[in-house]
Order: sequence, then C-alpha cells, then structure tokens
Amino acid sequence: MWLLYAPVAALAVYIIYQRLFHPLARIPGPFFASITSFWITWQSSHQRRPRLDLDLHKQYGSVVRISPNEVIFSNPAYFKQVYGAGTKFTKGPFYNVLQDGTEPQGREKLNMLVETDIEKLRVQKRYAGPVYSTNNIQKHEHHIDDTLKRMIKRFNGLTGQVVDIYHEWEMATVDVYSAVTFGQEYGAVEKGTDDGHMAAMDKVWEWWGMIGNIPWLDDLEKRYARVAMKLITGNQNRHKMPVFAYAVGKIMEYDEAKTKDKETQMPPCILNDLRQLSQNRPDFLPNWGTRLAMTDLGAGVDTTSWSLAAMIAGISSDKAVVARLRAELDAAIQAGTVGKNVPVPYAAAAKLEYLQACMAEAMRMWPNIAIGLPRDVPAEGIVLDGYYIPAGYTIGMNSKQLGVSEEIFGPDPRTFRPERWLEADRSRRNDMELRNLAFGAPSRKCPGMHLAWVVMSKMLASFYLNFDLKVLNELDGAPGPGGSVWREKGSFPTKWHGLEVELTERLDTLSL
Ligand code: HEM
Repeated sequence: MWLLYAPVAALAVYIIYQRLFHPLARIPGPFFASITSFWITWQSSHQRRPRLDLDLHKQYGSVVRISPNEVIFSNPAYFKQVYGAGTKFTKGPFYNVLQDGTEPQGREKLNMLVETDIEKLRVQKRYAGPVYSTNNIQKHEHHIDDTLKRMIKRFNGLTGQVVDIYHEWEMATVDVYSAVTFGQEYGAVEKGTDDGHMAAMDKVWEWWGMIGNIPWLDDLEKRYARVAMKLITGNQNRHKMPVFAYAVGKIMEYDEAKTKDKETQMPPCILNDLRQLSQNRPDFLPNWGTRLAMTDLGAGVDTTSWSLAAMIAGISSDKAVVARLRAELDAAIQAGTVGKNVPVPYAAAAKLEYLQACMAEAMRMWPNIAIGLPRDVPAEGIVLDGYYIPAGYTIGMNSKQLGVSEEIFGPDPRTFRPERWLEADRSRRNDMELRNLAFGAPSRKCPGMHLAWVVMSKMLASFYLNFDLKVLNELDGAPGPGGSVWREKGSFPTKWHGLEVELTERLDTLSL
C-alpha cells in the first residue's frame, strides 16, 4: 500500500518545499510556474512569450517567478547592474541549447550568441568589429541596392493585391544578407520563395525557446536519446535549410578556387573581409570568419524582417506619422539626396531624422527578442525590489517590458510616437539608447546592429518613397481579405505571420 502513497507523499513534500522553503518561495507568480519549469516551457511552446511577461508583471508585480529557479523583473533601476558593460551576470543554460555537438569546440569555436568565455568573446568582437562597422558596410552597399531594385520591381507587380508583407520582407532580407555577405544573392525575391528556409528557421527558434527552459532535457537528447526525441519532436531542430546550404556552397567554392590559384579574387563582400582579416591576423581563425558569415543569415534575417514589419505597421497605422515622414522624404527629393525608383544611399537615409526616429520607436515598442533575456546571478546575489535572489538562479528582463518604461522613454510609452526621440534632450536620449535591449545588453551587444541598421534604413526609405501602404487586418483580430489572421508569436524571436497589407504606388512623388 505504501508504494501507492509514497509518490503522492514525495510530490506533496516537493510542492511544500517549492512553495514555502525554496530560496525563491516568497516571489509571487503562477502556482505551476513555482513547481515546474514545464509551465514556462508550455507557454513558450504556444509562442506566448512577447506578451506573457508583460501580463505577468501586471498581475503579480515587478518581480515574478516564472519557473522554480527563474524570475523576471521589470524595474529598470537594475538594468546597469544586470546588463551593463562589465557585469558579473552571465548567460546561462538557456543558451547552451544552441550549441550543436558537431560544431568545433574550444579555441576553434565561434558562436558568439552562446559564448561563455568572455575573454575569447572580447577578442572575437574586437577583430570582427571593423568588418561590421557602418563604414565598412557602406563599401558593400551596391549589393543591398541590387536587391532593393528587385524588391521595388516585385512590389510594383504586387500593387492592388493582398500582400503578406512579413513574408515579403523575409524574402528581401534573405537576398540582402546573402548578397552582402557572400557576394551573390540567393534569389528569393526573384522567385518569390526561399524554398522553405525561413519556415524551417521558425521551427529551430520554436524548439530553442521551448527546450532552453529545460536544458537538462536538451542535454539528454544530445547525449542519449536523439532517436527518441526525433520521434517526439518531429525532428524540429534539424530541418533542411536551403539558404544555409547555398551559403556553405559559396564558401566552399571560394575557398577551393583560392587553394588552386592564390591570385583568385573573391567578390567584395563580408566573407572576403573576414578571410582577409584571417590572413592579416592569423589568430582570427578562418573558421571564426566562416561561422560569423553564416551568422549574418542565422541571426540577421528573422530579426531584420520582423523589425521592418514592425516599422511599417507603426508608421502606417498613424496618418500624422505617414504625413510627416512623406514631408521629410519629399524635402530630400527636392534637395536631390534621394529619388523614386533609385535605392536610397545610406548616407542620405541616415540624415532623415524622422525616419530614423520611426525606426528607433518601432524597435522600442516591438523589440524582436521579446523574452526576459536570462542571466545567471553571480556569487554575491542580488536584491530585486526587496526580494533576495541568491547566486546560481536565473533572472531576466523582457526587452518589451523595458520598452514601456515611463522612467526611460517618457509619457505614453504604449503609443507609437517617434517624436519622443527628437524631443529628448541629449542626456535623456543617451539613456533611451543605453537602457534599451532591442539590440541586446551593453555587455553582450549585437555585433550585427550596424549592418542591420544600414539595411533597414535603406529598405524603409526606399519603400516609403515608392509605395503607400494600407494595413488590412488587425493584430489578433478577424481574418483579412486574404483570409489570414495576423498573430504575434514568439519564444525567442517574435514573428508576425499573417499581416496583410495593400500596396499602392506613390504617384505624387517626384522622380529624380
Ligand atoms: C534588426 C536586426 C537585429 C536585431 C533586432 C538583433 C537583436 C539582437 C539581440 C536582442 C541580441 C541579444 C540576444 C541575447 O542577449 O540573448 C543580439 C545578439 C546577437 N546578434 Fe543580433 N540582431 C539583429 C541582427 C543581427 C545580425 C545581422 C547579426 C550578424 C552578425 C547578428 C548577430 C548577433 C550575435 C552574434 C549576437 C550575440 C552577441 C553576444 O551575445 O555577445 N544580429 N541581437
């Protein structure tokens, strides 16, 4: 008989411990979150993270226990201590999931997103920094321009139709990043398809956002149970990725040609810059360059296409914003710095203050990585709004929650108001830029942010010079005329599938 009661008694003891005696027991949060990490995994499997964290803060307060050993916080006063440069709070097991057992290890390895050896990461970023600087990216602008021309032509053909704009941005960014990195675009805009690449990427992110919350299960899968987990998960994290295959093919093509003939020149592109870097500085291993080039596609496409979708949704939902942006673009046409049907040079886009403010505002309200960016608490622990969190536990702040901080961004933080970036005095503007997780924490800043900013500035300016846009459905509302429901989903990067728009050509714009 005791065999029957023993498991029930053990469970009762476990729950009592988690609720009353665990070091995080005092912290409010959903009941099931306090007793099992499967609760947050379940939420992530339903792609609820971008909104969940904000709802939890509303319901439970500024510090919430989302898993037995993890809490999220909303008070921006702790930003510097947790995420600032030189912080002792490090990335934890959530990130280990993205380590592939087949990738090189130790010194050979470059996987910045998951790297825990801060000294090695610092060296890698110091070397790669100039390659990813705005100045260097501008040298490769012609690659972006080629895709932009194709994109404008494609959008011209789509005017008057219901367009899934998020899908269109994905195709355009696949081409932009493949061209700028490998010297030749994949061809997604021309074909209108990436052959399932981004759909496969969605599965990878879904898998990571889910399993990252139970890293021991990932360890188990990697070590012992590949076959069993494949059956359970439908092989979620190992889908075919044709754009990666294309990129690997390009790398091999260049490297083999170079081996045969030392004089062979690769077309100017980021991979070429990274190879030259390895030649000049042999401690920047060629393998590091290869991995970083692949990261442009792996970390750049989803994030950039989402951010562009957020930007046009924010801009085009407010007539006053559209009017002010148009006035700025028209003035630039008059001044001869930009023109219709001609890709906008970055140097000109960077001077469009209102456009730049619209971009910053969209990324504040809809940061792509909208989860509590998890960090391990160091030896001294931390007190968050009166709750002591000892060493070894995980804490994080959701970038979207940070974006609605009145203390940092001023009044009406839930309203899309680009003017806030222009009205802010220098010290507030600095704070808005610093305490901002849209491109990651100051201690772990996104190395691709300048590349992405150049790409987005050019694409957005060229888009609004040539097209008008009407959003046809509402987020989480009824299906649009094309039958799609516009949904926000995310367990690591956020996705906006089903955003329907109608494009019309801007006939009132002047041509150069
Ligand atoms: C609009 C486009 C982009 C957005 C919104 C974005 C956003 C972010 C964010 C929020 C993080 C921090 C993630 C975390 O701490 O868990 C991050 C890190 C990172 N991003 Fe980006 N990113 C973009 C484009 C790119 C591109 C083009 C690259 C290509 C090099 C890239 C490479 C990386 C890498 C390697 C990290 C890890 C850095 C570290 O941990 O030290 N990203 N990015």
